[in-house]
Amino acid sequence: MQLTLNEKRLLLELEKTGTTTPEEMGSILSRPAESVVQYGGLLSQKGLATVERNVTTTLSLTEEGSRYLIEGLPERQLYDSFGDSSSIADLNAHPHAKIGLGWMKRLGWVKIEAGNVIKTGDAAPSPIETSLKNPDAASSEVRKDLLKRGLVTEEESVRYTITITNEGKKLAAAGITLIEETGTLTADQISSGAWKELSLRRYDITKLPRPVWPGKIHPYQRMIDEMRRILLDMGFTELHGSIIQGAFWNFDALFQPQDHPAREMQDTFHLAGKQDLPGGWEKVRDMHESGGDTSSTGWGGKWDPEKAKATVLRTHTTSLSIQHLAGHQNPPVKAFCIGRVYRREAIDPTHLPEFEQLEGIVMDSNVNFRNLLGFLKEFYVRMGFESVRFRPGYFPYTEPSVEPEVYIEDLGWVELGGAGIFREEVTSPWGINCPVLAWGLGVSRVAMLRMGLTDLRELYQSDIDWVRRMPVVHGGRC
Ligand SMILES: N[C@@H](Cc1ccccc1)C(=O)O
Repeated sequence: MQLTLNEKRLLLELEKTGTTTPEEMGSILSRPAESVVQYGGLLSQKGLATVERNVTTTLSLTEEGSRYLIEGLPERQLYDSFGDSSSIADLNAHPHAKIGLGWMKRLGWVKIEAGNVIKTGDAAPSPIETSLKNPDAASSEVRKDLLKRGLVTEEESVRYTITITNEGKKLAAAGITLIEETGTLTADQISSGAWKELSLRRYDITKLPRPVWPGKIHPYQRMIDEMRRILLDMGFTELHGSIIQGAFWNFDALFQPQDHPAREMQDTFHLAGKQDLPGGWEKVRDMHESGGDTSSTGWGGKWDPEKAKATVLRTHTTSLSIQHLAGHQNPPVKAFCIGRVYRREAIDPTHLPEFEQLEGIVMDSNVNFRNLLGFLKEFYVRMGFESVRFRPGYFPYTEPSVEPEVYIEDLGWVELGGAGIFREEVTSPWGINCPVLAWGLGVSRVAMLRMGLTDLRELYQSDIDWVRRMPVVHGGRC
């Protein structure tokens, strides 16, 4: 049987004492107690010792608990502050009136009659009071009260005992020679050949080491970075913008009528501030009212500039796309934005009031619908979704409009966002004459699918074990 030097030393000591604790043995062997547990574990695998693990919980007083140990619990302080009886109104002046009165009643120290607190004459120390002196002796019920009142904290401690087995005794009695072992070779020992003379410590290479959890980027952030990388590789530039947007950019400039349901209170987070309209807003007004210089008839009716000055938390990143276009009327434009958007959704496993969108636009003189589908398909394939298809869709600002879907094993076709070609009503107020391909994709949806999550909330309030175990894989599936 092969034993390491440390196992041998532990076994020889155990032969003398029979049973030991890692702490005791640690000081004899000049090793940390933790290492002794490990050596004990190795001996037990070979049947030479047993390691027993005992978990005990100990209670210790919190700062508040220690204070009350000296000053008395609130109910005791309150009790001592008055004679045989007191009006509730007078007692209320005491700093501990609130908790104190409740407990005095519960313990039967006082009764309340006609607005007066009257002592019953029996105010023997309560179990909680006595337990403050020695919390570990408290019954499980009192323990619960102590914890609930924040008077104690619970601490788990693990204690090990290591005991030699008969087999171990036999081996020790047969004699064990202690030879210094080398665990790590130096460069000198290797080049001089001295290693040949050394007694090398054996390693069991089939044993997995204890896992280490180094700091790493959150899986969701990593996926967002991957999307950003893909779009930069495809020649797009990135846009950034405020999460607070004027209704003008979020809705009006996108030809969403002012009475559109999406603008109602229940769908959008409306803010108190107002935002001035940008230069050129009159063209947007004309477009809504009559279709401006185009063949469109617009929505008709009166367009209210005050409504457009309202501010909202952006409901989609399309508000940034149109703003960018308004300042860049000449082709080519190829831009994207990954950002958080806000909607008044009831929270459930697939809906949150804030989530991320990936927005993209391509403006050029000869781009067309087939190019749009090609861009989207290419993006999803690079994200690891092989099967992509498109369903007709509707958005007030695009024509034609589609909803891209990807195929997921066990789920079928899953819709992942919207896309289309901006309508003339959207582009012409800014003097844009070429087609603009546009899309807005749900990023958190993609993340859920890729990471196999069933609840969106897991992306934002991650379970630490899940975060630790998520592998770091570049360019492929997480
Ligand atoms: N803004 C749309 C997506 C979209 C963007 C651009 C063009 C068409 C659709 C949404 O939030 O769902």
